[in-house]
Amino acid sequence: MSSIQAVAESYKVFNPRAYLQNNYVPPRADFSSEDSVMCWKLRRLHEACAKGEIKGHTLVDIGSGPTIYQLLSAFEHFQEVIMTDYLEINRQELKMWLNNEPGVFDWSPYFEYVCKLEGKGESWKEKQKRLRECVSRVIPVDIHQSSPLGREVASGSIDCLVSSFCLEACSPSLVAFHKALENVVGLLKPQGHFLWIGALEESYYLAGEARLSVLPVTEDMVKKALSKAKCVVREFSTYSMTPSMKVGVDDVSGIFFAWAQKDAAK
Ligand SMILES: C[S@@+](CC[C@H](N)C(=O)[O-])C[C@H]1O[C@@H](n2cnc3c(N)ncnc32)[C@H](O)[C@@H]1O
Ligand SMILES: O=S(=O)(c1ccc2c(c1)CN[C@@H](CF)C2)N1CCSCC1
Repeated sequence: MSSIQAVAESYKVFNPRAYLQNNYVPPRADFSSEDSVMCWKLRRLHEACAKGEIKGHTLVDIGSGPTIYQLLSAFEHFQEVIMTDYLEINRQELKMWLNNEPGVFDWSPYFEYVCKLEGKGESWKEKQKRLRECVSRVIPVDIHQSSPLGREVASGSIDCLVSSFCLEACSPSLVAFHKALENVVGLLKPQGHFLWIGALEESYYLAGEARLSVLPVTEDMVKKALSKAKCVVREFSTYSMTPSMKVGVDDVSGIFFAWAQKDAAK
């Protein structure tokens, strides 16, 4: 079995509900303080999108998992959003949320916070309705394939990518991480935008019965990977976890936010 096959094997017991509970339910997902990591992530995404440069027709979220928070600012600037994940169980979770089925995860605190940041006085329910209308497809993705979305989405056709906690969480080596980034960036048009959130120096995380290995990456490793993938870094910032945030579901040390732009075609 190859190391990439071993990663795929480890994801077979990934539990979306346990993953959501570990990372996205208050109080660990804290909105009571502007200094919390969740507010920091959503503010970074809001501020990058508020500059007005990140816009176009199609936005693709790479490795969505069972979450939608990563799209709450960017989706407003695109006509079509495509969500993706490697696991059918995560794609099903997303489709249930998009269809507003009973028992789906409550993302309202996230919508409320982003509406507050946007300051338009819009109700969070209106924004939620628009996101549900904007997502056209939820499709399979494998970042270790040269065409990560297969025939569904052609290389070089996408205006903007979003990805959060995916590449480092399913790359068994730095070589695989670099190749996965090149595969993903290959989906972008020249000068297309990449909004990337990831874990710093994390080696594992839990999702129910699953214990997933993570490639521990540093800020410098991420920046070098972006440069190797011919992306220009527009913004790069990091957030350091406090000891109280380490509760055993992972060993993450910090979070990075990168806004990068693919080189113009040579
Ligand atoms: C830590 S979760 C990130 C979920 C979500 N984006 C977030 O911000 O919480 C990592 C995701 O990567 C997905 N994944 C695993 N192997 C993958 C692969 N080969 N290609 C793309 N995604 C993969 C998993 O199914 C999982 O949803
Ligand atoms: O937003 S987070 O920084 C976050 C959110 C998601 C994840 C991690 C961290 C780290 N492990 C990742 C596994 F890939 C998933 N956060 C961590 C502190 S409590 C609220 C959630």
